[in-house]
Amino acid sequence: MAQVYGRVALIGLGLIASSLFWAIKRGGLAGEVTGYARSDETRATAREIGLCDRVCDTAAEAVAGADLVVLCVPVGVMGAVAAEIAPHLAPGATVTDVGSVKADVIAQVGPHLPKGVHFIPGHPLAGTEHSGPRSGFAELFDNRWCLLVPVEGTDVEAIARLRALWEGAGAHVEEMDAEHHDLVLAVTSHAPHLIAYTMVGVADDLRRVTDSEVIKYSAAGFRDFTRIAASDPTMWRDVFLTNKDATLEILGRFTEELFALQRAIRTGDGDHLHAYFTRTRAIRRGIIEAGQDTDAPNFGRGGPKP
Ligand SMILES: NC(=O)C1=CN([C@@H]2O[C@H](COP(=O)(O)OP(=O)(O)OC[C@H]3O[C@@H](n4cnc5c(N)ncnc54)[C@H](O)[C@@H]3O)[C@@H](O)[C@H]2O)C=CC1
Ligand SMILES: O=C(O)C(=O)Cc1ccc(O)cc1
Repeated sequence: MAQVYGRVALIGLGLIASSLFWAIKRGGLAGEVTGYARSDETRATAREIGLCDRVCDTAAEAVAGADLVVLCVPVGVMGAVAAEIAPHLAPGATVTDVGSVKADVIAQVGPHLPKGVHFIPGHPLAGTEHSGPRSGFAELFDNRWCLLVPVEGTDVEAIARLRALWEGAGAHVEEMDAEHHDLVLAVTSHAPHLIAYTMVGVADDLRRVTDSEVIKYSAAGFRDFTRIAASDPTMWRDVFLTNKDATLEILGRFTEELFALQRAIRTGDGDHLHAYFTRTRAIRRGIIEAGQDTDAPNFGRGGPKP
């Protein structure tokens, strides 16, 4: 695959940055990849495992001369990192991020960036419950969505180049505005994570059960909850604090529906429960029939367009 950028700088060397690095190497998508992480320990690990062509001791050094800078830090510190790198960015460079929340990140980062630098926020919809520099792998973005959230008036060539990088890394790219992104992600990712955290917390409160039966006999549902609830606490704290309005809106609706189902169980209203579950089953089947199940074997490979 052809090189897309001469030099790429990755700031924050965790799951997403390390996966992107390995995907860039797999595809030959950049001439050189520099990296910077705040902690000595992370930088030492990165050097040990060959993560990045050059690991730098400062963010300034990492971004100097970079054509693309990718902010891969928790969403709560995007603004502080942008302020740190801003004076050292090359004119004409593109700055992007991989944060799970977009409107708040745009508000944090945008004001720090000098004129002549293209800011194109992004979000790969791919991850795991693992974090840190050792957790990445080249295939993470294969057949997954990556959403780009360019602000109005952004240079179209800069967008096309960033799109080519993500496509080279295996992703399907789509553009979306920030508010819509944050609402969609509140429904599909942020609220579900909070529900998983809560469910695992509830099971833990019933300690007599967790110690033995819950783990031993847990079927897929609870196992998935425990996997999701093992995700990085800093990352998820920041997600909820920065996508507050959309998450609260969805959780409000969730609570109302949950109360209605609770009432149906208490009053023995089987028709209500059956009708509800029939509706939700049709949604899942609709996703599969529309070819939108990214786990399906033919997703993005000549099947229905993702
Ligand atoms: N984990 C996931 O499944 C996904 C995460 N994201 C987003 O990607 C971003 C990174 O997440 P992960 O790679 O999972 O996190 P991670 O916890 O694996 O890595 C974050 C890295 O940022 C570094 N860091 C933290 N504060 C810093 C600072 N002030 N300056 C420099 N480095 C700093 C940490 O030391 C660590 O190396 C987050 O914004 C997250 O919302 C997006 C998609 C999926
Ligand atoms: O591991 C999982 O199930 C995920 O949901 C991964 C994930 C986490 C955060 C994102 O912003 C995007 C994807």
